Parts: sequence; C-alpha cells; structure tokens
Amino acid sequence: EIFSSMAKVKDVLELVQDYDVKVEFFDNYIRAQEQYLEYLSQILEVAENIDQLLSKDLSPEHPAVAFRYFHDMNVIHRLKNKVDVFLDEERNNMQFDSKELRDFVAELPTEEDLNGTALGITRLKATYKINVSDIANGVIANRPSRPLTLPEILDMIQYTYINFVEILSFGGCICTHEYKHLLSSLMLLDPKVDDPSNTNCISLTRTPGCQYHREEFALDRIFETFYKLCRNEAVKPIAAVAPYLSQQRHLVCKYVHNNHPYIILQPVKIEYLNENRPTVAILHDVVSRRERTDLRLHALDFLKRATVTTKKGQVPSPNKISQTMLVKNAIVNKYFPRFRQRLVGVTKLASGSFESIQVGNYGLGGGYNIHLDLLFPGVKHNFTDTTNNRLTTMVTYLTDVENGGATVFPDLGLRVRPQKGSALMFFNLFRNGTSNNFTKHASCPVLYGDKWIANQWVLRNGQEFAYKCDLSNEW
Ligand SMILES: O=C(O)CCC(=O)C(=O)O
Ligand SMILES: [Fe+2]
Repeated sequence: EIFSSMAKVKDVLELVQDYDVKVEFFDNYIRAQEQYLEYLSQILEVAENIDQLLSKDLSPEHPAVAFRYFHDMNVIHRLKNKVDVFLDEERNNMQFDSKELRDFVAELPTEEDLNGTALGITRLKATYKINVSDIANGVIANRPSRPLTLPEILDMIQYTYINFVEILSFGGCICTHEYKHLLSSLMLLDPKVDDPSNTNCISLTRTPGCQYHREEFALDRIFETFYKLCRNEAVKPIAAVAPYLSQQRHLVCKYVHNNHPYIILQPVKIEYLNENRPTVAILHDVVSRRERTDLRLHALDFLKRATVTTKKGQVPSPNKISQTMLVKNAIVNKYFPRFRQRLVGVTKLASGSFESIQVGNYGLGGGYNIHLDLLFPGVKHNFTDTTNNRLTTMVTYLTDVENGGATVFPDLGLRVRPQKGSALMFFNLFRNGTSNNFTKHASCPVLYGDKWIANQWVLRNGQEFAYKCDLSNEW
C-alpha cells in the first residue's frame, strides 16, 4: 500500500522517474522492432516480386529476365546484410526482458491505492467543504493543477461508489462519521444530495460496536467540532472544562532549563495552550533539523499501515490513514540521544519509562480520527492497578504542513498547527491515574503537504518522583 504514506507516494514517483531510462529502452526496443519489421517486409516485397516473375513463367534464359531475377535476389542479399548489421548493432534494443518490466510494475500503486486516494479526496471534501467543481477542476487548497479527465472522474465515482456499497454491506463497526465521508462521496456523484448531517441514513447504520463509541464520545457532535477545528473555525471548549478556564487567564510562554544539564545551555520555550485538566503545551524547537531528517530517513523503509482486526481478518485501520514504525529505545539511545535528552530535560520525567519513538507519515488526505492515546482506554485506573498507562504524549512535528494536518482537541476547542521541530505535549492521566477523556484528539486530514511526526509517549510507572500522584482527579 502506498497512498497512506506521502513519503511512499514520492518514492514511487521517483522510481517512475528512474524508470525513464527503461522507458527509453522500451522506446528503442519498439523502434528497433519497427525497423526490423520494415526490413522484413521489404524482403518479402522483393521475394513476392520474384514469385510474380516466376508465376509468369518468365524464363531465366532470357538475359533481361535473368538480370531481374539476379537483381532482386541481390536486393534480398543486401537487405539481409542490412538486417544482420542492424541486428548486430541493435542487439541491446532487440532484447526484451519481461522480468524487468514485471519487477517495475510490481512497485507501482495498485487499485487499492487508487481507491484509497479517491476516498482520501472525499474525506478532504467533507472536512474542508471543498466544492465538487473545484475537485473536478483539479483545484485543492487554492492550488491549481490540471482538470480531471473524464476517465479520471469516472474512476473516482466508481471507487467512491464501491466504497459506499462495501461499507454498507460490511458487518463490522460503522460509525456516523464514516458515513459522512461516504455520503459526501455520493455528493461528489450528485452535488444535489443533501447535507449528510440531515440525512436519516445515519440511523440505519448504527451497530452495537458504534453505540459504544457513541456513548463514549457522542460522535455526532464531536465530529462536527473536529471538522470545524480542522477548518480553523472558532470552537468553544465544552461546558465540563469551562470551570477550569477561568484559571487560564495567565497562560504563559516561558523559557525553561530546569537546571538540567541537557538543556541548560539551550533552554526550551514552552507555550501553554491549556494550563490544567489537561495540561497542553507546545515545546518549541526541541527537535533539530538533523534529527528530523535522520528520523525520517531511518523510518522510511520500515513504515507500515496500522491494521485492525475485523470479521474479515486484519484490515487497514479506517481511522488512521498513515504509516508508522517504531524506533526502538536502543536505536534512540545510539543515534538520537539528544532528541530524548531534551524531552527529559524539559519535562523532568524519568527517562526509564520513555517508550520507543513512533515515527509516522500521513498519506493522501491522511489523518487520524478522534482517539485517546491510552494503551488501556476503557480501564479505570487506580494505584492498585498493575496496568501501566501512557501518562504523557509528546507529538513532535518533523515537517511543516502547508495546509491541513492540524492536531485538534474537540473538547478543548484547541487546534495546533504542525510546526517542524516543535512538540505538542499533553497529560493523558489525572493525578490519581484515571484517564482524562478531555485529552481526546485527532489529526485533521492533510490537505496539502507531507506530514511527518515522531511520537514520544511516557508511561506512568516510574514517574512516581517526577510526577506526584495523589487521590484526586486533578491533573
Ligand atoms: O498526528 C497528529 O497530529 C496526532 C497523532 C496522534 O494523535 C497519535 O499518533 O496518537
Ligand atoms: Fe494520539
């Protein structure tokens, strides 16, 4: 699968570009074949000439006739010599290695990629309210390209339609927001289809699996909020967090070094976006250019699409259109020690419970639906739990994203634009170890650009001294 990682899309385009040499080869091969056939048909023509002479029973005893025979046969000779020289010179162009072609084609995007791209575009359409006519004209995020051709449009319609039918007949969990994407695909087919939020199709689609999510997150409302935030429309925090907002008048930006040897000479600028319940902050310029490049290069060959288990077996996760890989702690310590040390220095968290780094690259229209980062989402924690959940998330941005791809917190009404080198940090757990569900967050689909992140999660166990726990559900 290629479409779910922009880096791989770029890779395949490079491959095709490299294959220009091969394209030139095919070109030469075809031209050589044409030339060869041309010689053969000339030989045939002369041979037919001789045949005609023979059929007219013209005797070679006639000198003029003999001359013509000899002349024509000589032409054949000359042509044959030409063919020999030609075959000699064009040997390379006459040999066709179909294995090479097969290997090349095996690297190219498949139908699944085309399908994923069509769905990605409808996702962008739903999230960013893009006009159907803009899509048809090849304009996305005010960026012109060439208009789609009729076969391209027909393909897009076909794939979005297939997706629609497939998901309708799919036995697993289908949630309202997925229908919105699909219904907006139908809007692509027919712009007159009503706004998806007004359609009663949605009630047809509730499944027991969805109900669970529905209770947990009240999906309908929250997805509206999610999309609004993605479009950079103003969103108020939900009432449950409002009481804490009055405390936030003094939100600050400050430089921190914590007297920590790793950052004392290069303090980190922290910008608080939400001070409490949960604390959300941006750590500016914590990942160097070199680290950003090296992490991406290191990850590229290992990226894999996340899957989920369904009745149909393992299928790509519909909620996460990206590819990820883990950089094990041993590798982090060896090759990326300063990345880790700077995060330890600024957070004062014990480095022993830092998880392996997860590097991620989003694909075409790729994003990550609303979720909690907890390893054990449904579980209520207390200090007697043996489970060890994720206390802190740090999403470091390895690239800027030209348009879209923001990280949003629907309950908090917060939107964070990826800024290369900075890290978005938040605490997933309250002081008593229970999950703080206000931290649910999502990555908006990438509208234009190549979004790379590196996630650093820090586990709760081992932080007893660094992060004081108590019985409250304060942060
Ligand atoms: O890519 C983002 O902005 C957020 C990523 C995220 O939430 C995750 O990987 O858990
Ligand atoms: Fe997350």
